Amino acid sequence: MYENEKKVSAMEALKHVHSNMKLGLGTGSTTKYFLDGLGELVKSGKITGITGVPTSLRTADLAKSYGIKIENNLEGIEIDFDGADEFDGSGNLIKGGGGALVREKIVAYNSKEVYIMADHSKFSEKLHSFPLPVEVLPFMEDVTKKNIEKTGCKATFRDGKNFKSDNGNYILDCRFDFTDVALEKKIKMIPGVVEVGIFSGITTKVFIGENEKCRVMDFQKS
Ligand SMILES: O=C[C@H](O)[C@H](O)[C@H](O)COP(=O)(O)O
Repeated sequence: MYENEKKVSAMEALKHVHSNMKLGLGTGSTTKYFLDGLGELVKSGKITGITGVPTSLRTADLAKSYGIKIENNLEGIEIDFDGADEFDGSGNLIKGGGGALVREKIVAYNSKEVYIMADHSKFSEKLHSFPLPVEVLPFMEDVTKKNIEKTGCKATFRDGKNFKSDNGNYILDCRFDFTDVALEKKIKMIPGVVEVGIFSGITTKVFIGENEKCRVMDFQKS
């Protein structure tokens, strides 16, 4: 869906990359357009000296296939480039549709700038349409699920517990009527919860594909 808009947003974001930068590399289909574009620039020698910190095993593999140097070291990341499942007008995000939320949040938190690329359909006035992904430890996970549901949602194990993240954990998709960003801290307090897919106060730009054009929203990292 909206593949061209994903590509348009990724190509606009890519304009901010120049030689010798250290980048956070997100996960997902929109980020793949970014990585494909970056890969072409690296392969052709138009951009050199890029180091990437990947947010998933599949992103690491893709980046390596393009000859991009990979490093698991968070120091000095200038810009993290990633996608989102939903975003609002304040730059708050829901992430984790691909199950990479833990590593994505670590990399985003430790990057100077966080640039999000998305097609226009991901925008909501209030976060509500995408079920909130929550990563939980595979230990007494049914109890963790019940405790999360007490915060006001219906939770489902992704793919009936057949899906495991790169960290070997389960993902619960939690359907709230409205995903208040205050839920991030509330859910994170529940024992067994590894990470919550609410990214708040972390985004510095959102590149939004709108037909053939890209609109950019700017925010301050808090
Ligand atoms: O875990 C996956 C990530 O949070 C993705 O960035 C998010 O799901 C958006 O992916 P896509 O660009 O494929 O819609």
